[in-house]
Amino acid sequence: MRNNNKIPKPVIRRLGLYYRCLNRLNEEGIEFVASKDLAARLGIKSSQVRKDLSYFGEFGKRGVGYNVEELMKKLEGIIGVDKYWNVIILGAGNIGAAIANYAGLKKDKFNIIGIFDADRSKVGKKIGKLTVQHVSELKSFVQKNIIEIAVIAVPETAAQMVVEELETLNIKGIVNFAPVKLRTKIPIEDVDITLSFKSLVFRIERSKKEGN
Ligand SMILES: NC(=O)c1ccc[n+]([C@@H]2O[C@H](COP(=O)([O-])OP(=O)(O)OC[C@H]3O[C@@H](n4cnc5c(N)ncnc54)[C@H](O)[C@@H]3O)[C@@H](O)[C@H]2O)c1
Repeated sequence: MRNNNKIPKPVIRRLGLYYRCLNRLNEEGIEFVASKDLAARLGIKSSQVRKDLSYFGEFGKRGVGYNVEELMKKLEGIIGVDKYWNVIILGAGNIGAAIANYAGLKKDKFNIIGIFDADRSKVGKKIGKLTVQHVSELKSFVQKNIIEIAVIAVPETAAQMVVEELETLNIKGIVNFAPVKLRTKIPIEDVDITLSFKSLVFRIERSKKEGN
């Protein structure tokens, strides 16, 4: 198995897709899957699937394909979802509330255990099972709980300040919804919805030019 640091980011992203797809197959009671079927479900080439998985050793058997449950377990270990991750959310607005209410995260072992806001009028409100806490409670909450991941769902103007606070609290990774490039040493994943729209528009325009 190669060093995980050398694995390209797109491969890591696809591992999450493989994992989700394998979960579905497992729920459907399917025991084995060929790389071409996995690829077809995800709309990618089967050579890509084989290449991606080869980063982590030999998984499949010629003619039989991959054992769904076995591959799922191995991917769990590689992606890091073989354990529960505690997550906090900064910003209890539209996005913060939507993330807190999203049951899919819990299913994938991302446990949202706290949501914080700077607006005192939101403090004490219930979002799902969580109660909004004031940001001044953040430090003591992080000290009392093992929290590795934070979601930034605050306005763009507040995001850099929030990330700096998260650095002091030793948070290990961030999912950032604010549409701004944040300066931080913490691994950060930006979720940029407008970027998806722009890239879609680019593809629509290109296919129009190609006459499809
Ligand atoms: N709503 C969307 O569809 C959408 C889509 C893509 C990206 N975004 C981005 O996500 C972020 C959140 O969007 P939203 O629609 O949820 O905004 P929102 O205004 O509904 O919520 C933001 C919340 O952050 C709180 N806040 C402000 N400063 C804070 C701080 N220092 N610490 C903690 N909380 C603080 C505010 O009180 C507010 O409750 C924004 O940066 C926005 O640009 C939103």
